[in-house]
Amino acid sequence: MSNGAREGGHPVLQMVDVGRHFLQGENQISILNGANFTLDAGETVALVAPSGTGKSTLLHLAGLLERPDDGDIIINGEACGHLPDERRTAIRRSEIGFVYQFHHLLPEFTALENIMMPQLITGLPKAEASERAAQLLDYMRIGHRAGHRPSELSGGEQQRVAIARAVANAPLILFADEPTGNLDPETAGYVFEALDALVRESGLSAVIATHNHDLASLMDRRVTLQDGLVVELT
Ligand SMILES: Nc1ncnc2c1ncn2[C@@H]1O[C@H](COP(=O)(O)OP(=O)(O)OP(=O)(O)O)[C@@H](O)[C@H]1O
Repeated sequence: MSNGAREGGHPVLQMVDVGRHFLQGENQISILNGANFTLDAGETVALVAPSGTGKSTLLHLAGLLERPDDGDIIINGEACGHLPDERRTAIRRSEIGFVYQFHHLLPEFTALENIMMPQLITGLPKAEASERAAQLLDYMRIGHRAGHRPSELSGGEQQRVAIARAVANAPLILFADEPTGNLDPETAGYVFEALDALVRESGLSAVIATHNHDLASLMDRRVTLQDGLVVELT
């Protein structure tokens, strides 16, 4: 599952003085306010913070799904905050994988096809995309479910397909927003462990938001959000 040319040590993500502010009624609330965060190549970080403090906001900014109001997001040395949409999309497709709390799989396609999709979008031939998708399904121990649609899969299986899809293009960074938040504790445990193993064997860097402290303890570092800042947990 190696993704080849990814070396350890240098920062793959830098959030520099990032601000994100929302209007709620008459008031402006600052969810992030001068937040700084660095993720090194090959490093895994758990983002553990109470509901509503801004975990999704941070992941959406870092994953180039939204733009910061202040500061910048630097992916592998390239400042992305003010890039045109097309360049941000290209970086997102090649460098970033995203897993959501609810799988967000395409309902009309099989597990295999869902994992092939991001590869086909980047121009990989169908046979290669299919082979990689099958390998990932085997790795996640659901090879026998390749031909099933999402509605025919259990919650744990759906999330394993979503994880496989997120890493299909061998991204530099994987972001996961409560990837096991919708699963019972036992299923959450094995899905999280499968995610952790895949990330480590691929040499990926990852930021994973979770409420679960046991699962967070599997990561290299833990951070939280406090008063609009990213704070290290000891
Ligand atoms: N587009 C928006 N407009 C206004 N307020 C927003 C917007 N997006 C997020 N917020 C607010 O920002 C705060 C943080 O939201 P966010 O979804 O990032 O929190 P979270 O920590 O991921 O929560 P949860 O664990 O419940 O998913 C919330 O109060 C939310 O209502």
